[in-house]
Amino acid sequence: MDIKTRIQTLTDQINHYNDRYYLDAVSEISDFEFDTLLKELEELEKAHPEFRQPDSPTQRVGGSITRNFETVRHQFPMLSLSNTYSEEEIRDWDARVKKGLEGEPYEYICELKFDGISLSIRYENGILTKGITRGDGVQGDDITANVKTIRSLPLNVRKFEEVLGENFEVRGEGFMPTKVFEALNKEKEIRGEALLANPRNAAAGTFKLQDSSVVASRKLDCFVYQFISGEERFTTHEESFLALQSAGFKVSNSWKKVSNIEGVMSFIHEWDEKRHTLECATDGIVIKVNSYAQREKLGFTAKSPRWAIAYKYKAESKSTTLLDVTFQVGRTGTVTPVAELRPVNLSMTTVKRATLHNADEIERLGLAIGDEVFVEKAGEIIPKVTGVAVQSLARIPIVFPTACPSCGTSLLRNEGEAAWYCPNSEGCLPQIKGSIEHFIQRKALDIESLGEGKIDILLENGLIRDAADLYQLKYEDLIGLEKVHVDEETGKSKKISFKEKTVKNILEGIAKSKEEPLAKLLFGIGIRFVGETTAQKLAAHFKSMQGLMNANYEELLAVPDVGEKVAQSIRDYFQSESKQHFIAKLQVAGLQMEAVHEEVVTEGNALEGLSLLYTGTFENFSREELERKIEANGGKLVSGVSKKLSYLIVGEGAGPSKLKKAEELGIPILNEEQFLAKLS
Ligand SMILES: NC(=O)c1ccc[n+]([C@@H]2O[C@H](COP(=O)([O-])OP(=O)(O)OC[C@H]3O[C@@H](n4cnc5c(N)ncnc54)[C@H](O)[C@@H]3O)[C@@H](O)[C@H]2O)c1
Ligand SMILES: [Zn+2]
Repeated sequence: MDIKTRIQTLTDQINHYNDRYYLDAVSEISDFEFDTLLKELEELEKAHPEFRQPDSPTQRVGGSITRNFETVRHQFPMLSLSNTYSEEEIRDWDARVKKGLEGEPYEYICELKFDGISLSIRYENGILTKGITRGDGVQGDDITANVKTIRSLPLNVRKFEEVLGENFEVRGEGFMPTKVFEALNKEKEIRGEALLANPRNAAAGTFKLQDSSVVASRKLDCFVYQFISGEERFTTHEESFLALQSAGFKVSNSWKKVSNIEGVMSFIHEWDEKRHTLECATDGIVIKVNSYAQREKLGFTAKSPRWAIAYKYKAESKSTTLLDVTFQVGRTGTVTPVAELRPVNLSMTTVKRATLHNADEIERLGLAIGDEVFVEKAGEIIPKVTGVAVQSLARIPIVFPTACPSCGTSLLRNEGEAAWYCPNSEGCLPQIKGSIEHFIQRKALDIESLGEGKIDILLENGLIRDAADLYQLKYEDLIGLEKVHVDEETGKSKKISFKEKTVKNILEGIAKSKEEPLAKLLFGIGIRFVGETTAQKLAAHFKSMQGLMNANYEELLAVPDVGEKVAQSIRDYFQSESKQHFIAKLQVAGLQMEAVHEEVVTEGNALEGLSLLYTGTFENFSREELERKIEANGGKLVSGVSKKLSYLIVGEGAGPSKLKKAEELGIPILNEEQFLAKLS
């Protein structure tokens, strides 16, 4: 590949990962892999500035504003930090600081690098008035209501006016405490929902929720690491920290002043292990020049200050013995291999199991039982096997089962998919259990009173075979049932018994769930590939269970978001006799088979027959509003640029690859104004 193409490819790739990370709070690759790509791009651009793309991620802060909130301009730009994983490069940076300061003596403040999202918090007349995300560095989302749920942030600091002044801004890292994160994931596991990858992504997602009462329940917190004001209040970072601390701001007391690079190095080593005992996830340390006057001298690059740098710790990796591989059956029948490991201490926790994902992954890693393998914590939380350290002399090949480990049915694999699955969805216990847990989760029929192992009791006592049976349960069936539940991770046991109050709650929860709207029911019945959003679109489009059941393949494809794979899966589901029977039972039980109110109100037919795609952000609409607008006017949203696309709607910060492809195919482009004109 020539250099110009490589630069283009890297630019597109990194912009894509940035979008996923900042807009959807998802990390598709590890931070280390991401930082390696970014570094490669930086170096290529340095050697060949003429090939630098206009949307290069090396030139701007990675995030963006969402338009789900009011946009606020920052008083002072919010930048990123340059980073490195190498101590050598920290020394190089120190040499640059020294040179930049032309022989003046200098000091550093070392701090931990907390892993959450950056917040700008404004005080006016000593009162907390605004909380804003970093956004694109120039403007961010106004999430004041959510920021105010942070208990450790003082709402009123008028008393400290003499020290801090009336109007100022503090910056800090908003985070989800590790304990809260773990509890949240435990809850998700019980409900059979997808787990959150790490506390950072969980915090990023939570800060952007619209309902601040939910945000409050997540107990977010914030470490403050910067004071900014239009006036000159302090001459060093240290002074500002002491003032912030005495005014009641939560400054982590892990910070330390050091007088040279050796002090920095010992700070790095000191915290390598110790940081895992903290309440907040960390991914490195930040080193900052202490004197404000010297900071000014050193200045900034396009996206970060020259007077600070982050040293990032590589994920800790250890070797241990692969004792065995067991196979678990999930809700949809997928069989997942799990590595059973000799217990090993990683980032302050004991790891004994790690998912191996699928048969291909085992092959890719070249594993066999008895081998010494490397284990690492992805995002510092979820353990993963990354390779073989030493092959055992007596290694036993891992044999992927050909029959379901739970029910014995022969396993199948769909073409083009990595996973093997058990097709016996009606008779295979983990699948039955998984699909009932899926059905009762909050995003589906929301029967909270059935959580925490209660489904097990109902199954073991032969009271239910599927979720529809829940609606036949009576008081007499339940009262007096009990079971000792052992937590697999901790080994702790807990007795669950169905006393009068429990039974009442369960029956009430089940009765109430009958009122849940069609969209949640469609999600809850567990059609493969139909997630929450697709279920909503299906409900809005077909308006009834019957309508959806009658829809043929082409009609399904006409629904926004529904591609060939999803359409086929819906057809398969409703063609199964047992599923038809299941739906009939739900109908008899009185669940919502019709959409109560139309989710998309038709506004006109100006876009009838057109397929549209948008890219970028818009003045007048959030992403959701734009999608609704398109549907309400008869248009169809598609997911990629192809010859069939009628128009590409282009907003600010549009993706260059989509634009380029549209140009190549001669697809007409609409800007926001032209799109609005089309509607009227
Ligand atoms: N895995 C992925 O797909 C993916 C995608 C995009 C970005 N990322 C990761 O995010 C990084 C870029 O994010 P970024 O621009 O926010 O940079 P960053 O998170 O590496 O560093 C800057 C941020 O550090 C935070 N911070 C924490 N403690 C601090 C302290 N004591 N003092 C000052 N700041 C502190 C601040 O919020 C600041 O904005 C990348 O280097 C990469 O590691 C990963
Ligand atoms: Zn099975």
